[in-house]
Amino acid sequence: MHLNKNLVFLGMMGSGKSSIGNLISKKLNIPFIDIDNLIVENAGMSISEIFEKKGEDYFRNLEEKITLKNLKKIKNVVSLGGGGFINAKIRKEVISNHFSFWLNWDESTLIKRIKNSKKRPLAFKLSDQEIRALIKDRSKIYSEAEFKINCNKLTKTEIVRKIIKIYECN
Ligand SMILES: Nc1ncnc2c1ncn2[C@@H]1O[C@H](COP(=O)(O)OP(=O)(O)OP(=O)(O)O)[C@@H](O)[C@H]1O
Ligand SMILES: O=C(O)C1=C[C@@H](O)[C@@H](O)[C@H](O)C1
Ligand SMILES: [Mg+2]
Repeated sequence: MHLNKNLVFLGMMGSGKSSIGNLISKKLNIPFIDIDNLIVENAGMSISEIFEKKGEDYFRNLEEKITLKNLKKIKNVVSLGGGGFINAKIRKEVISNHFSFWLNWDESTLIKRIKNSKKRPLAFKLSDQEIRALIKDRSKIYSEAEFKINCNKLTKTEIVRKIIKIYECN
């Protein structure tokens, strides 16, 4: 039964949480919440500016507060920030009360996407090798999600189809 659970998307920067979350929300006609966007709205500055001016700890505290608050809503599509599920409180809430989908990709695809973007302050200062290590460490935690979606070589439409099928069977 779907009851009132949220559909929560998690995974590395560039894994498609925002774009796939948005498409799923339209397809299922369920409201969409992008935590990164709410953080930007709340802080009145971009994520890069928050990291630069206030520091990562400030960002993580705000991320925890905004994420836990929004997970209280019912039946929404929620795209976490890339580090959201690494937070133990957020992870416990997501695993206990919601459907969770890890968008999993080969590291080479993720590195290409992360490198091409200026809006990901965490990745600015990391070498390819450090990003690889981050992906490896985080993947152990992301794997606690209820559903792992292997996205390699799939189009967005195919990924959306896969997710809807899982949702409809659960
Ligand atoms: N299946 C796909 N095939 C090709 N490109 C994709 C696919 N899914 C996502 N992308 C592209 O990858 C990029 C990153 O996607 P998106 O911004 O949705 O990721 P994200 O997980 O929300 O990242 P962040 O954590 O930084 O917010 C976008 O340019 C998006 O169009
Ligand atoms: O992976 C991360 O730690 C991050 C991912 C983005 O979604 C943003 O939440 C921010 O850039 C940090
Ligand atoms: Mg995003």
